Amino acid sequence: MAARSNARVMWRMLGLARPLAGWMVLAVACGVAGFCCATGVPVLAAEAALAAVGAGSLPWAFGVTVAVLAVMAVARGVLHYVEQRCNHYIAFKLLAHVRDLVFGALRRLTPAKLAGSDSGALISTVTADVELLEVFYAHTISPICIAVLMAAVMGAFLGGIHPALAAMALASYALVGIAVPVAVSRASGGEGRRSRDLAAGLSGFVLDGLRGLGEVLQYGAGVSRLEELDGRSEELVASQRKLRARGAAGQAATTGAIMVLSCAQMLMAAWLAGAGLVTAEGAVLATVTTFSSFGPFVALANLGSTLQGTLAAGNRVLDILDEEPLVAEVPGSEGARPGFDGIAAEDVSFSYADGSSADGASASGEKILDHVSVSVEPGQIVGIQGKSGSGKSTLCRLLMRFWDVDQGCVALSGTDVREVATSALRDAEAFVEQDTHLFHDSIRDNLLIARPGATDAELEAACRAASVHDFICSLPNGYDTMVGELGDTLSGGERQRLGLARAFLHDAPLLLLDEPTSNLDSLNEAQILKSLSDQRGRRAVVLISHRPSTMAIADKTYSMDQGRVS
Ligand SMILES: Nc1ncnc2c1ncn2[C@@H]1O[C@H](COP(=O)(O)OP(=O)(O)OP(=O)(O)O)[C@@H](O)[C@H]1O
Repeated sequence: MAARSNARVMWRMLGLARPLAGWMVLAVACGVAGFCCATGVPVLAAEAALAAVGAGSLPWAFGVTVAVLAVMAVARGVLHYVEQRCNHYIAFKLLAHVRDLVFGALRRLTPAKLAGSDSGALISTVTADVELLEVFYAHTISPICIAVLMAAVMGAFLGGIHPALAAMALASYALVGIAVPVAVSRASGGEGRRSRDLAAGLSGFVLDGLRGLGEVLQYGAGVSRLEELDGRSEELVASQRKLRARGAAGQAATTGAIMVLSCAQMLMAAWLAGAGLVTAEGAVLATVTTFSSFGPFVALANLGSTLQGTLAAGNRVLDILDEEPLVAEVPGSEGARPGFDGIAAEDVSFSYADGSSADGASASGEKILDHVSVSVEPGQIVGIQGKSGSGKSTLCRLLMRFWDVDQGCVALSGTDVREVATSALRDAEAFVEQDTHLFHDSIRDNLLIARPGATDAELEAACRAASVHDFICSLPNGYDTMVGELGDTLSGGERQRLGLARAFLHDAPLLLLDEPTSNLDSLNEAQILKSLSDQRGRRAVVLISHRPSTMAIADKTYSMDQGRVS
């Protein structure tokens, strides 16, 4: 995580809220007016009581004072409501904006980012951390502004009675609104972070267990995993209990401090009145004002326990927004598909450097490809074979420009892919990786993602070529069957064929197929190889496979061994 001071994080977060500054001013204005009413009611009531016993005077008739009191009491409620509405409007607008920014950043950073990061932590940043920012936008900014303005209003009012009363009140506000929350925040900061890490670890452990349920059952690891689950949840509960105890101690300290400080103000007012420096009426009003004016500073004090967590969440979100992509997107107009005149890797060397692997294993910069040269002519079927781990899939990822080469160049139709508009590159190539991801959507929509405007006839032709049309027709709702309903019932081969149909539908001039037949029986394999052969001359294909029967259709074959090609 990048090191940013808390002030810097707050400043950056505030910067995001600039377009909603008008709403923020309205929220703060309503908050200040609301607290003025809240303090004004007891002060005016005290004034009226003093006037009634002849110890003070009222600017209006008694009846008018009662009416003003009623209006202020109602206004307090209305103003508080408007303030909260504004704050939540700002917060939810901004959350949508921040989510948009985060997804935009992820789009720029992928696929290298997703291959190289802990996806559990990433999901928690995209969801929980962004949610936490609601606290910042709805319950942090305006309370701070309101507290500062209320301190000025109260200071001016009490200063009008006697400067010493104003000084005492301002010092009390600073103690309640700044010193107490900072102390609570310091005390709970480490535990807050620990608690969040424990919660993230626990959900990761549960998810991992669910995904690997088959293995857990098969190897009888259920009891030990349950024991670990118990241990982790007990640790989390203990940490949360500690946090709550600290929060409660903070609240008790705040309430206690308010009582002591208000009493001190009362004693000072009494002393000033005794010394003839203020009137008895002034002393009473100053005391009532002080007792009833701590609301905005209590709101500030309540931030103490959440502020560290909110700022840490903001920091993680900013980390994603600030991260430089490993592969910079090349802008360019979408739509027109450029001609395809072959693709070539020329003397390419590559390593997954910069700690881009999930476990940081490749941070050592181990060379995966070492001066590799391959070329694919239009319409040609090129086979790539080699031992597991020799770099075949990596080569395809470089042809797709998921990563940039360290040395040499990948050229599409003679142009370095680093200069080809990313959208044009994606249009020119279709890549079927070893695992096909199917979205929780209908089979039709899962396929149309490759070409949204495709007709039913084109869809069917692609599925026939991938030898999956008959299977789809046998499903209860044919092409409209939901993949989610099928759950895990789709076999590896069926998923693989759907992935191929998607790529055929994309109709790119270059197809990169990573082990496209590994899960297929010989009948389906033969059908797909026939489809690929039929397209020979119309579409170039890079075919990675360990199967001699699949490699037999290649026009030329490269062999990879330890990052070198022959
Ligand atoms: N995202 C990544 N970060 C770091 N290292 C990686 C990454 N992806 C692959 N590797 C490493 O690069 C090497 C080559 O992997 P690659 O998947 O290209 O091999 P392959 O020849 O396609 O293997 P297989 O036939 O088993 O699919 C392996 O040692 C692998 O661990």
